[in-house]
Amino acid sequence: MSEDLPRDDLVGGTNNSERDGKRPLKPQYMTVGSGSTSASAAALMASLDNDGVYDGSMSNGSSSTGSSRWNPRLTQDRYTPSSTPLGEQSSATAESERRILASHIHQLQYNQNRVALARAITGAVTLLKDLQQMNFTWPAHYPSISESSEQSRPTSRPGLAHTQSSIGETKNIDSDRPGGLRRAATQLGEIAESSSAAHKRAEKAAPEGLITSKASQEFSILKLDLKLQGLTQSEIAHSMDRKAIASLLDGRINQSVRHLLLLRDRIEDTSSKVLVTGDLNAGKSTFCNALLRRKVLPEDQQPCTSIFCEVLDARENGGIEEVHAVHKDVVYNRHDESSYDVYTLQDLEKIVTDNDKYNQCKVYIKDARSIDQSLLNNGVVDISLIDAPGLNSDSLQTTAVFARQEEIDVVVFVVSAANHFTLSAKEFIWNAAHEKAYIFIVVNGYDNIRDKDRCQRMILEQVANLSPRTFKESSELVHFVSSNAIPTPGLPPGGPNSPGGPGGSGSGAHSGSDGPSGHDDNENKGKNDKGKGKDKEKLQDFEHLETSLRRFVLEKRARSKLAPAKTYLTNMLSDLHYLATVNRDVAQAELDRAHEELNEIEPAYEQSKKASSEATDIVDKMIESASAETYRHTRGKLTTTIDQVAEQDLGIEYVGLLNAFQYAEDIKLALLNKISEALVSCEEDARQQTVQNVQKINTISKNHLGDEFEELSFKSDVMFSHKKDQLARQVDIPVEVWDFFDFTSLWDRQEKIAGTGMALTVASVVGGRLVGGVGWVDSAVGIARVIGANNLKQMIIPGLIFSAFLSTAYVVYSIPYSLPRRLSQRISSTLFAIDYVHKNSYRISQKVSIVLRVPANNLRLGLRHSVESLNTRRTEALKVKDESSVARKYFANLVRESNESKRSVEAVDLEGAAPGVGGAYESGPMI
Ligand SMILES: Nc1nc2c(ncn2[C@@H]2O[C@H](COP(=O)(O)OP(=O)(O)OP(=O)(O)O)[C@@H](O)[C@H]2O)c(=O)[nH]1
Repeated sequence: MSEDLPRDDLVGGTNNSERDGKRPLKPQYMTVGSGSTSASAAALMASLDNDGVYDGSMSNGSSSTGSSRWNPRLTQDRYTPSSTPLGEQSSATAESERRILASHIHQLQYNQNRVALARAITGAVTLLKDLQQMNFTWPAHYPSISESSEQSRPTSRPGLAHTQSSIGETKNIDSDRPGGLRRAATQLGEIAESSSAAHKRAEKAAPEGLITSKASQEFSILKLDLKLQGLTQSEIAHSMDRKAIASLLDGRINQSVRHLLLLRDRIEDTSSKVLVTGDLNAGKSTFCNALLRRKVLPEDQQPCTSIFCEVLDARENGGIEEVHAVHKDVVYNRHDESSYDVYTLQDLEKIVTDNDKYNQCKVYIKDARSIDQSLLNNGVVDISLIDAPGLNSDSLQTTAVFARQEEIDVVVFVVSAANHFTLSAKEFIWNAAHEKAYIFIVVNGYDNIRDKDRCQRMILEQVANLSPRTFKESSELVHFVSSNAIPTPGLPPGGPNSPGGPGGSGSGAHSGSDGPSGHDDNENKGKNDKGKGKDKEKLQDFEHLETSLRRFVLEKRARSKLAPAKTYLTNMLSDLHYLATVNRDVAQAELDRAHEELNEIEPAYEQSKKASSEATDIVDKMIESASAETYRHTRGKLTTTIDQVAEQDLGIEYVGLLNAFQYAEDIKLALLNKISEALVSCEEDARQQTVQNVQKINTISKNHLGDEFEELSFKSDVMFSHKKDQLARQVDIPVEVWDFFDFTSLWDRQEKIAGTGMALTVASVVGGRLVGGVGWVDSAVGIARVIGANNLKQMIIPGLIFSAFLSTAYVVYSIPYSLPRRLSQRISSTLFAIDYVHKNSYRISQKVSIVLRVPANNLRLGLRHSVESLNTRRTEALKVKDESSVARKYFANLVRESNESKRSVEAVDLEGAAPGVGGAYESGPMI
């Protein structure tokens, strides 16, 4: 089909094929009648009407007046005849059909692209929201920009266009926009380094995630505004923690989602808005009126337009001409009268020039010109014309003009031929050019210029600097006109709907009731032929402008409306793809690191656990055995000492019976001292043993803990402390008389010598013999037999007295031998009664155990700490492993999905012309 139809201007009213004498191939359907619209064309139009494509846009005014909404059926393929028999139709009818058909195809193509982009936007929003979720659980790494990019950032016009359109954002992004290719891996703050040094550092930093060697690539949409005075981006990125950057990214994602949704709304809005802007008094209102061929908007030499006036086709308002002045801070809804006040067209001047109640108004007017000529009533799409306040009227209004950029499809910039581009004009075009590669420039007031060639040259030079693409197509996009030379009939005094009102003037220069100039038409009346010729020239220039503008608006609508979405999506998906690639790699690196770390930690952890329990066991056993050994040793030594203490040389001299008691006391103390000494000696042994064991534990600790080991100070001398007379106080046994008589030992001796237990009996019989010693008893028995019984009876009493004397003498004599034994026995039984040996053995062994537990506990704590720290590292590594594994999968998917999505967006061809629709600027990309 596209090959069948010539690529000429089919909408703008100029049939190049005819002009060239070639006959275009006709579609294969019959056309009947010779009216302005053929029946088949009408049928086609009707079907299109049903589809809602040309909703409210047809010339017969019978179409629906509702807002144009997208109908899914539009994208369905349907039969379109490839050629049409010529029949007997007039060339005018054929031309009309061809135009309509071309429009139809154009519209279909437009709708296909629009649906593809809307779907891509929905997909991109889902991707962004998923990324937001992931960014929440796994803070995304953000590659910071390279130094070279900062350095090379252009101070002039950026190379990469973007479509972030709110004013604040526009400015930020503009100033941050990268200039071109950057040297990879050269980070901020490293400008003085050699590139290899910089590269090494960047590579080293890469695993940390914030800076990667791929940082040469730039973000355009998801760029974070990391700016702090005196700090480079890289420094800021390093100084901020990953979570802070992730939260900045989260904010940026939110902005992007919002912008994408706005773009979707915009592409789904089938109408097109044309913003007419320019400097104060440049003739914007006059130009709009000239386009409408009606003096609708107020013109004045004084600055007059203070609010936005949107001129729409009255069919969108039920065919009624009126003004809806929209209340400030209210969203306009035609069906909600509380959102606006209704005025007549005559009131417009008052509303526009002086008001603080409204900031925009909707002007519904009828345009009765044919669809070939009218811009509003063009037969293809609903167009509205927005007359904006002068850019330099005040800063607030300029901001407002910027803010409206998002809903604008085409910008017509009116510049005064006399004043050229002012600063505010340049600033506006500069910024608008990011989103709209082409700007339609109207150089107005050309009639005022004497040296027209010079004016053209100068203006075009400025355009070349401001918008090179527009300059390239300047024959189509830059027009030198005199808007006031176009006849614009004034409003009828009786109101907009009264007879003699709008319409009917056509395109003739002098057909309007007001003459060629809307203001002082009388001045022009009666001018000579030369003057008339000039007016005709002006009109032709203006008609040429109109043709170009129609073409620009209608044919390039696809670009102007869809290109921002396509550009934004492409940039956003590129950013997403880049971010996903970086994060996939970072996640992979983290995963590898976690694996490596786990491979290292796991055996160390197990080893540490084993070593810890082994060392603890060894030390516990050591303490147990040291304690037991101490107990055994102490008990043995004390028992022996107590048992044998009487046998020792106590060093106390016996000085006689008179001092026997003192002697006994001294002996007692000496005995106790000996026992105490033995105890102290046991303690000393225990101390020595403890010192050795502490050293052993410290050696084990050092071996296990290495540098972590902190030796505790150990003061062995404070282990045991006693009061000297402690035992004497404990064993308080008073010396008794019986302590001096050691009957037990006497008895023992007798038994030893005579082998009988009758020692005392013998002593009583032969008392005298006792003096001589125990051996004498036997002799005495023998003597008794010799002497006879009677003699013995007489000797008994004196004998007994003598024996007693001898016994006493013997006892007194044996005190130094018997007293220590007797006292030691008593001490021993007292000590036994108080469980002295066990208690002290236990005390000393416990002390050993307690003292040894201090370094043992130190070792245990150190081991536990080292096991725990390994375990913490292990748990952390496991967590990182799990999280980065999930992140890697997610980002790998995102890499794929963003790439696929980007490719499908790139495949949306906004450049190619629809079949049969020619255009002047097909060659270059839109943005
Ligand atoms: N000589 C000449 N005068 C013009 C032309 N176009 C507009 N004017 C005059 O310039 C003055 C300003 O025109 P407007 O259309 O009100 O200008 P504007 O840009 O809409 O003004 P504001 O909305 O207030 O910024 C009026 O007196 C117009 O008659 C032109 O092409 N040639």
